[in-house]
Amino acid sequence: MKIAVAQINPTIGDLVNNAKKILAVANNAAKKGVRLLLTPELSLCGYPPRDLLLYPGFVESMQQQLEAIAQQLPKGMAALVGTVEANPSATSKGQKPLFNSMALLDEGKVQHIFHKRLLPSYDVFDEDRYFQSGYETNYFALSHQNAVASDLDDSFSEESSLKIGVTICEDLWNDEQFWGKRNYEVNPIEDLAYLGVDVVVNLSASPYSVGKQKLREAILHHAATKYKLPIIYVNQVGANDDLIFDGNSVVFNRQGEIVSHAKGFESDLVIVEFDPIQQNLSALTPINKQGVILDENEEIFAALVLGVKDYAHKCNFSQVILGLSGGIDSSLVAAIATEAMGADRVLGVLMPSPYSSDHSITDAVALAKNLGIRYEQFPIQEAMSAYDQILAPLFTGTEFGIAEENIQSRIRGNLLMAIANKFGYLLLSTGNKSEMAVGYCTLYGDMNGGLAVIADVPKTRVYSLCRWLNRHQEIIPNHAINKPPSAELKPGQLDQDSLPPYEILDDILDRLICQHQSEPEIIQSGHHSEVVHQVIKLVARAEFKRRQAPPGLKITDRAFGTGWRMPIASRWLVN
Ligand SMILES: Nc1ncnc2c1ncn2[C@@H]1O[C@H](COP(=O)(O)OP(=O)(O)OC[C@H]2O[C@@H]([n+]3cccc(C(=O)O)c3)[C@H](O)[C@@H]2O)[C@@H](O)[C@H]1O
Ligand SMILES: Nc1ncnc2c1ncn2[C@@H]1O[C@H](COP(=O)(O)OP(=O)(O)OP(=O)(O)O)[C@@H](O)[C@H]1O
Ligand SMILES: NC(=O)CC[C@H](N)C(=O)O
Repeated sequence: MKIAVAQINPTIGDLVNNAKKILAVANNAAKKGVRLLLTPELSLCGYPPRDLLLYPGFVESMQQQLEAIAQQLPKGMAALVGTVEANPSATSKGQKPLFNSMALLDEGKVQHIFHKRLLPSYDVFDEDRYFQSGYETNYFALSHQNAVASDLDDSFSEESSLKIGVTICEDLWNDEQFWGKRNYEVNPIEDLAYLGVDVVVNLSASPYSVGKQKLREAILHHAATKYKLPIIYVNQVGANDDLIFDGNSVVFNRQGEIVSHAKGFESDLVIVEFDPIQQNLSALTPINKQGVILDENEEIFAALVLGVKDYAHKCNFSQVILGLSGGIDSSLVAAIATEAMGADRVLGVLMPSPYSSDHSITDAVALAKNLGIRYEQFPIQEAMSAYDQILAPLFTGTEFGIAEENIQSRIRGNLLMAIANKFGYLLLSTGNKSEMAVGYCTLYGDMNGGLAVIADVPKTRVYSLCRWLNRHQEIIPNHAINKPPSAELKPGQLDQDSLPPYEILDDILDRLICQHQSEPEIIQSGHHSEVVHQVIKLVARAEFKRRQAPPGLKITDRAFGTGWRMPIASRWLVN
């Protein structure tokens, strides 16, 4: 029996077109004789649909689209399609209104609805807000003719049918042996193994972070070998706002070996076959090497490219704009944007001030030429003088300081938004994670933008990405990489005058933000106490800026985005 993994890229809430995507893949798979099509978690509405789920009309439309898919599936093909189902007990028992579900479609109808059992509500996930946990072990028997779900005792005895256990994403993430603790009361895979299914499918929407695929494959390998069960893991691909879904769907046989691997960061269709004699899965398509990305920089770059591409596409932008300072942050963002949009759809704007170095222009021009993107130059001195004159009645007699310095950044941010607004471009902001953490950025200045492309990329990683980009030829001008970083807001200014060296800063930030270490713990790891105290203070104080920042693409386990919920007016991290 042939089973297809439909690694699709849905747009959140675009039910009609998502349904069309599912049917298009189904028709493709039908040509290869596929009996069962597997789609990712919530494939009909895309993951995460967030508060769209609060609209009853949204849930009703999903029901209609689901039935339409069931009717239009190619003859002889069954499918598992991710959807939601209303919880009939919701009002009476104070339960959550919906189930996160998988619909089994066969013979023109919705045959059965399975409910996700383990609901993640940590980091970026918020499933307890909408969903009730499913109570039942999810499985069905699929014969060459039809699918029979639930109460399967009779069909399970039929030799010719394949017994398939259904799990939805988090359902797989609770093995006591693997984690060294129990994350939830139940273990859906264990329940399925106990029932004697032939194959387990895991239909996921698992967002990307560095190293996540290795973790997923370790979990899958553990489950396959522990229960001697083949597992088909289907992941969503595509970016939705801050979250990037990398695909990388993968199929394990019962020996825990990978038999098939879908592409990373692209839609894909993979077909496997279950052999009833061997009781095992094998691949019809060879293992796709594109799915096996080894280099972390290559992986992060691909993720960010997909993040920009899908954000622009799904928000209907065909062109992007950014300020080019000749520094590495804007250079890296320009390189990502060029790969995502195509060189002719990226506009770089150079806006030198009297404090700008000559190399800020020469490096920015060299970058634009290397990338083949269009660039414009608008010196900002006149605008600065105009600001000075207007503000003179209030500012005269005061000392020149940060407010005056920041005017340059605010003029640039305004000009960029004016151009973006005039031509319908998307403004990309260029702040990195280290700067966003300590507030080394100007609100309503360089923080302006629609998408913060590298907001989750620490500065040390910005360097390694630039060096990786230059591995074959110079794309980011080497001078930009080698010069000391500077905001160039006053003569001779260097980042390192205000901040510790980035290697030190990034280590402290990682301990504080990702590992939740306390001030004494960070000091104990070898950092200077004054530096640690200063950094923590800066991080706490900059919360107001981050709350107003554009959405940033997530690539680490803990990003300043939907998974970071810090109070602004607070006293705990520092007094
Ligand atoms: N809790 C709070 N809630 C709401 N608003 C709050 C606030 N705390 C301060 N504010 C307001 O925000 C202002 C301070 O923020 P803001 O105006 O952004 O400016 P500020 O943080 O004072 O200065 C920006 C810093 O970033 C550096 N910079 C700027 C641009 C680019 C780069 C770079 O290298 O990329 C670095 C620059 O050299 C300077 O050190 C306060 O004066 C106050 O008006
Ligand atoms: N002279 C300039 N011309 C155009 N844009 C600028 C200029 N200076 C700053 N910007 C914009 O503001 C952002 C923040 O710039 P700044 O140079 O202050 O900090 P940075 O973090 O060192 O960034 P970069 O490495 O890109 O220089 C830049 O990435 C760029 O988009
Ligand atoms: N959608 C989900 O259930 C995702 C949760 C899961 N632990 C993951 O990140 O892969």
